[in-house]
Amino acid sequence: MDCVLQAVVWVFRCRKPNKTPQTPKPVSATTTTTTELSSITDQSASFDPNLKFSMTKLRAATKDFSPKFIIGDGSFGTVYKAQLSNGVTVAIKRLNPDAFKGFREFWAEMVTLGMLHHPNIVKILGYCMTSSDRLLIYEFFQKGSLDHWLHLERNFTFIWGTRIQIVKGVAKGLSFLHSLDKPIAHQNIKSRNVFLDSNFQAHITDFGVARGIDNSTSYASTQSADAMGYCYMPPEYKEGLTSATLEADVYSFGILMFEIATGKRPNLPTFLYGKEIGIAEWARKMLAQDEHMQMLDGSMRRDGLIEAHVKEYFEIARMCTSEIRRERPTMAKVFRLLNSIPM
Ligand SMILES: Nc1ncnc2c1ncn2[C@@H]1O[C@H](COP(=O)(O)OP(=O)(O)OP(=O)(O)O)[C@@H](O)[C@H]1O
Repeated sequence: MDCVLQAVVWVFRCRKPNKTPQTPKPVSATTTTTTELSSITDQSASFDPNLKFSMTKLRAATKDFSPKFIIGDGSFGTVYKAQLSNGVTVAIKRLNPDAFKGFREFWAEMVTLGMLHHPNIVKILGYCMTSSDRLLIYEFFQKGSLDHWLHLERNFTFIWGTRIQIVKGVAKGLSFLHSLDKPIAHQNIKSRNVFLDSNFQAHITDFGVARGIDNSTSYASTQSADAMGYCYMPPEYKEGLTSATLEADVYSFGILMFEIATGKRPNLPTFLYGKEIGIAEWARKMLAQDEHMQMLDGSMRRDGLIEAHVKEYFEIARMCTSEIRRERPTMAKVFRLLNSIPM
């Protein structure tokens, strides 16, 4: 059976309601060619037994993909908000049909996310494919991305407790991915890939470059470091490592922890004594001088904040961003350590 057919059979198996998957088995999206993917036409499936999708229904819900319904743009497609006829609101990612990367990521996202069920991982509800269109349908998050709330929302700042809640949610989701029988490296942890629900609970999204990790070697043979934001990328990738590893996710998570507590954008330069440095180096230097309280987001309220908790938080982030890959803690350990910090 060729790999495309295998994948389709597998995806349809996964559609059985209430079936809890044992181990995700993402098919090799990297070896599936554009031509193979283009040859799959007119299919749709729902991963939720209560929802049915078809291209006709989704076209109707978005008034034929009218720009009025666009809520965002990503590197491989446009995202629409739509209300289905049963009242459920969904986000529809419509892939750019010209982009090879789009086809590959469509496949990877569908097979990986379609079988993961965890409260801190975005739910994919289904997909639709025709000869000219590829659509992925997700649960809709009213609050959108963490990046938006940290950096773009004027007159808003998270309190410490909410920051801790978000960090714990991401840690729990990542720890789940890493502890599967065949662990999954997300490969693109960043604030844009964390969505927030109405209670500010975190949900990890964007599995387009996620990879299954071979337990015997502890890495996958391919990765897409180019998709990972440079500032979230561990030093070993910058030095040329080309394997996907769980430790790379831990590093990106550590950068995300710094971003959440400091409110600094990791992609913008940080200055220390007039010198421009990256956020990880800045944090290491500040922590070495015991300046953890000065690192906190200046716009955050300080009442009730306990210094020991702040110190512990930054210590965990520092361990995650160790330059030495093997010295980084596992996500399971990170989650345990974070649990000693109250929200
Ligand atoms: N499920 C969703 N609920 C609410 N908003 C969403 C949802 N999915 C996407 N969006 C919106 O669409 C935007 C684009 O999402 P998308 O995942 O395509 O790209 P991205 O992750 O922001 O960028 P890139 O793909 O380049 O990493 C998001 O920033 C968000 O504002």
